[in-house]
Amino acid sequence: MRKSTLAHWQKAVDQGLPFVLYRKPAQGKVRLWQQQSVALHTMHPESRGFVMAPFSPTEPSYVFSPDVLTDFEWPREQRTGGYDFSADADAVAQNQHINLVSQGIDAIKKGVFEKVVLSRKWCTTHKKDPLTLFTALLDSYPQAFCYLWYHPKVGMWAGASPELLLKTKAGSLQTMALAGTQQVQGETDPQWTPKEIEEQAIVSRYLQQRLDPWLTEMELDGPENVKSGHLWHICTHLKGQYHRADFNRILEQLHPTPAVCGHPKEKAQAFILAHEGYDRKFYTGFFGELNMGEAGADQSELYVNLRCMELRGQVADIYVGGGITIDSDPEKEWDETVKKSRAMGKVLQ
Ligand SMILES: C=C(O[C@H]1C=CC=C(C(=O)O)[C@@H]1O)C(=O)O
Repeated sequence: MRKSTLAHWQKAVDQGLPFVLYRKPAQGKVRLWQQQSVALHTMHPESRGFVMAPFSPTEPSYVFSPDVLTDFEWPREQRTGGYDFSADADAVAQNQHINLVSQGIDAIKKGVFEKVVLSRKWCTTHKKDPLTLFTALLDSYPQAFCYLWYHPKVGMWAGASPELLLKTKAGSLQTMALAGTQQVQGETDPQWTPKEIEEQAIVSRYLQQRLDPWLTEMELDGPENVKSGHLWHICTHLKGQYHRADFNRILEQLHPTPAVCGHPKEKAQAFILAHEGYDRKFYTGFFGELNMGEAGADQSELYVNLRCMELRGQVADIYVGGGITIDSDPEKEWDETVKKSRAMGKVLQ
């Protein structure tokens, strides 16, 4: 069954037209979404389709129109073998990241912001074709939103995001505050440090504050431990009732959250754009279904673009980052990005 499905997907890839393949968290179904022209539609307030939005507020967000949607059953196969922690140990990249994190901590100490999320790009080569890579993501990350996205004028991206940005349906809204990272160690539960607890609490408080004017019946669930591949995170779920007319303003309030940018947002974002020294492109942007209910009715499901890579032929740019607070240790922050990059690198082997 997997063989005939893969043959179908391969035809879509070979057509060279825009497409996205994706599976929502904990589902057994993969959707193939094809656009029948190479038109590049930018997002506007009434857009309906599959959106791909960048981190930078000055870059365009693209929307695929839902020309052809096909759903496929994709039974899960357990992936064997552990994670290979042998690559991505570049001393130059390590020094650069440690310097960047140290600058971030200095800015926090000076009171410029409370938290900033700093990242880097690991450029590696591989021999996998995009579909084999996508199926490795599906099998390795059953609880994540796994995708393979392509537009001939923009490029190809793949990833497995653990983080919901915004889910709306019939007047109800859900989001999550996700932060803090530890590697899974056998069956033991993670023990969080005060730094990690505070790092996640900043995200949770921010979401509550930003959503408070727009939501009624706000409910919080958590914090709880959630697993994504071989990593643990801390997560608080938030939900409430909202007015459909406020959707775009709420999205503006949330993105980018302190889980991927910092707090206060504007100061952290300015620091990132000035100091990271590379273009995040779609990493820490968001993607997913926008206004997909009947006749464009209220039904959206958007995820933060984390644990992702840009595929440029046999080259993969893997994007990784971590939340910096006053208690951060630059060496440990480097190690965290290495753990994240190797988890992604594993699916390329
Ligand atoms: C920015 C990333 O993760 C965010 C989401 C979860 C945990 C994070 C952390 O522990 O720092 C980050 O806030 C990334 O994986 O590139």
